[in-house]
Amino acid sequence: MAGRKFRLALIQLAVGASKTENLQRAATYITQAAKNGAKIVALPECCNSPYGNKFFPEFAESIPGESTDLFARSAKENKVYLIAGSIPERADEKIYNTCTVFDPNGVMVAKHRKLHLFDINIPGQITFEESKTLSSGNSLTVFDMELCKVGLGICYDLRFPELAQIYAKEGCRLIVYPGAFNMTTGPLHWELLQRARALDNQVYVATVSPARDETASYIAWGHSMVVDPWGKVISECDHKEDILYADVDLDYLESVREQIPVSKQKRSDLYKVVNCSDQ
Ligand SMILES: NC(=O)CC(=O)C(=O)O
Repeated sequence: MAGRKFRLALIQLAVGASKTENLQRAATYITQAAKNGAKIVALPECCNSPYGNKFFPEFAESIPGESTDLFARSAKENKVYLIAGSIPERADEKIYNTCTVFDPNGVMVAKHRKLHLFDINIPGQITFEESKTLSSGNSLTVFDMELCKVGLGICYDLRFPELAQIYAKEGCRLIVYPGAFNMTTGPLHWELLQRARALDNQVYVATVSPARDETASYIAWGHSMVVDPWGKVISECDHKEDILYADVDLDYLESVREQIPVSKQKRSDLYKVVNCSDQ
């Protein structure tokens, strides 16, 4: 692909009860995405394990471990950047919801632990407390591909606009959120939040969900998508297993920023979003 463009592939994986099978399916799809020209491939939140408090301790593993070894091999064999969704990670006698990233040499270049735990209570619809089994991460995560800096969040992290603002301020042109919204919040919030993050920050935003499994204890919304810096959905799938492609065009992003130069017009004399680690 010519110029400042590259192809992104999102794998909306059908995740089941067998870790081995989940990993093998992921590897097959990564190869397919690379054959179709993807330079960066992303997997969903909980790509090796069903999503749920009863599964996290059972499927948790250390990093490096079985899953990340396969991700590293897959990235290297297919010469892609791989945003490896997330897996339950066991470390320091805790469990984290962790996304690892591998470069085309199979080297791990980033590790993001979900910052905001999904603890919600919508009476009669959904109650979920990730904090029953998971601990939260404590740092923001950015990595550099040749053409573009990329910021990472996991699922509920999408609801916190400051994170995306800081990533944009640090030069990210693409923010990727492996995520698994549900049948209560998904229909209204999933697309709306992504479009808001993309438009506010004039960046590309991609979200990658597992495919919907109606028999699961937590039913994912699906609808993985890519939104451009104008706030437009440029690629979307429904709820079934699928690979989704989108071309990220950095010249287009710059043209949007020139037309509506909000980042230069911010009133930082009146308000400011700061990354606490910089203070
Ligand atoms: N599962 C999540 O982390 C988030 C979610 O489903 C929501 O915010 O809604």
